[in-house]
Amino acid sequence: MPRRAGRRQRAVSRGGPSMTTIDPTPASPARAAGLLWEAARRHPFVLAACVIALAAEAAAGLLVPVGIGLAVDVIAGRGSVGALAGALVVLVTGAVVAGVTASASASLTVRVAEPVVAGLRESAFDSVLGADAAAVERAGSGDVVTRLTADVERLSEAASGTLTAFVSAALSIVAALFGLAVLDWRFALAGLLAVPIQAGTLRWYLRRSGPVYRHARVAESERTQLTLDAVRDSSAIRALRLERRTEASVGAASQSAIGLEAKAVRLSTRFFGRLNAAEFVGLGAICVVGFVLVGSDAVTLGAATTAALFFVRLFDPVNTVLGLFDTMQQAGASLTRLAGLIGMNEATEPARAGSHRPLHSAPAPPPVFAIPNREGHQMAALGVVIDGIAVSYPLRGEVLSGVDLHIRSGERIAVVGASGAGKTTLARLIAGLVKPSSGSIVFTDAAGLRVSSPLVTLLEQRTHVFTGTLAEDLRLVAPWATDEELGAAARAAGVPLGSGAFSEGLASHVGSGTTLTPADAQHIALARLALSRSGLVILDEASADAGSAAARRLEKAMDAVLGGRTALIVAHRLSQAVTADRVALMSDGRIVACSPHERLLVDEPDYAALWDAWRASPPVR
Ligand SMILES: Nc1ncnc2c1ncn2[C@@H]1O[C@H](COP(=O)(O)OP(=O)(O)OP(=O)(O)O)[C@@H](O)[C@H]1O
Repeated sequence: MPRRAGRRQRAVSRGGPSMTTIDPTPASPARAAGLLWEAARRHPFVLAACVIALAAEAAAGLLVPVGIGLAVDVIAGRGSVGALAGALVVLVTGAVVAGVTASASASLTVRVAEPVVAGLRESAFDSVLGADAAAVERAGSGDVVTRLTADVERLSEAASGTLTAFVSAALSIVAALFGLAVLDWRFALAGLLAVPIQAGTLRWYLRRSGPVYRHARVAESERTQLTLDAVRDSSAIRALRLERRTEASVGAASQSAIGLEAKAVRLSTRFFGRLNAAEFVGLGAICVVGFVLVGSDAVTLGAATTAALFFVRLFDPVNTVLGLFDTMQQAGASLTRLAGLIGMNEATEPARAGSHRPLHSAPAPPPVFAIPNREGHQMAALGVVIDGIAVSYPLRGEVLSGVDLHIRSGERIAVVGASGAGKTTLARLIAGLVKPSSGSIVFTDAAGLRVSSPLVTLLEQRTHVFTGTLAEDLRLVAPWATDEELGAAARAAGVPLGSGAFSEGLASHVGSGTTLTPADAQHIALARLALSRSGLVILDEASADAGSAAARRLEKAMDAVLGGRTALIVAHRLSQAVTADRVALMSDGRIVACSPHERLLVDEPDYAALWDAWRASPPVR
């Protein structure tokens, strides 16, 4: 029976408006196979040991039919007990060696397959983390989650089971064909009668199954996306009484996924049924040839028995190889989807090359939180040299143009300007989240030397708090930190340990399901900043959510944790501009002036007007 097998200049200059091309469509089969091979060949020794064990298993497997054939001849010819014992020794030796090598090859395959699949999942995950957030949203978080979970699982199952079964089957086919031909060429010819039926069946199946599996994966992704959306927006759904409609759309997506899965099962059942038919045709032909050859004394009864058993051994792996196409189709669909995710950032590379003026290397965006270690705990304030930067958004066009800004190491710059002037874009550009269409950014150390891997931290208005205890959240940035060090950082950042949402101190639960205020979340983000050795901090309205007293607490905490680091502060609250070393005034995507507050008040009427308006506004300061 057929078996179902189981930075930057090296500074930075980043590529430009090509971000629109990010689209994690599945990669081509060739690209996906290349990725798989690249990952697998990192384990050459285990891979070679695995192939050797499989070859030994195939060769040993032949001894069993040979032993049975010998036994048949001994019995038919009324031979001696000693001859029968010899035949049984051959049989038992074959069975034992085949069993031992099969178990060795299975465990070696897992040792190759699991790290390979884990490596692919990590590359895909890195790619998602490194991608522009808007691009991930466009791709659909449900789709991304399905690729990182269900597709990886499918791949993992197929890689551990399929690899062993496939190579084992291929080697067994070679061994059994060789054995048949050695017995008598007519046996080999009779066995080949099954081949046209198998080839036709495979062609029929491959044409139909690929699209069905691909559509099934897409339907699964849609169901995941709708479910995630429904959970995330549950309060809005309840408030608008959309429960029925939401249930109906999740149900419809689920039905569509179930229908496609059922179609896939029907297809594979028919596939295996046709393979069984081919098996009966081939085995029947071997029996007829055996009958004729034994009758004409061309071969012994034992040899005909061995030939029939060789054929079963031949047919079984052939069915396995063909049957594996079923698993391989599914795994292949999953692999191309995962490879598409891995390639989602690479998709921007061709557009980056040559499309702008002197863009140097293309660095990965810096981590939002710098993770220090004990040795590197000393943070070094960074300088930034921005020259002739322009930034465009898809469908919007250029929003920054000709921006020059030189920030000295340890300097504090406040960025001010009317709404839409480009302040956030500038902040996100320096943080590596937005790519320039031209110009360059160079990061330097205190001595003015280029820094290739700058540690930059961006704190935005919407601060993410990871679910868990406060200590766990802070240790994401500083895994080395003792409870005392975490406590000191939290207190410096104004986290009210022992009261309110933090009544349990570092053991307080934070993140989803808790009642943290936006200001609480911002204090936690500042504590993470205190623990990081980031040399450049970008604050984009980090205190804008807070009321007046809370805003003052945040500003005090911010001063405490910034220390001697370089800081760029997008300041809607002009009190932040007064304490900055210099104020960059932006208008229509350009920096029109950059001087200390007092000087700007005198030189720039627009800034003086902003300042007067802010001072005259009601005191939510
Ligand atoms: N993702 C985007 N896609 C298209 N246009 C965008 C995007 N983000 C910002 N813009 C546009 O770019 C321009 C600059 O926006 P930006 O947010 O940088 O300005 P800002 O000075 O920070 O404004 P605000 O003070 O209102 O936050 C605006 O016209 C804005 O509409």
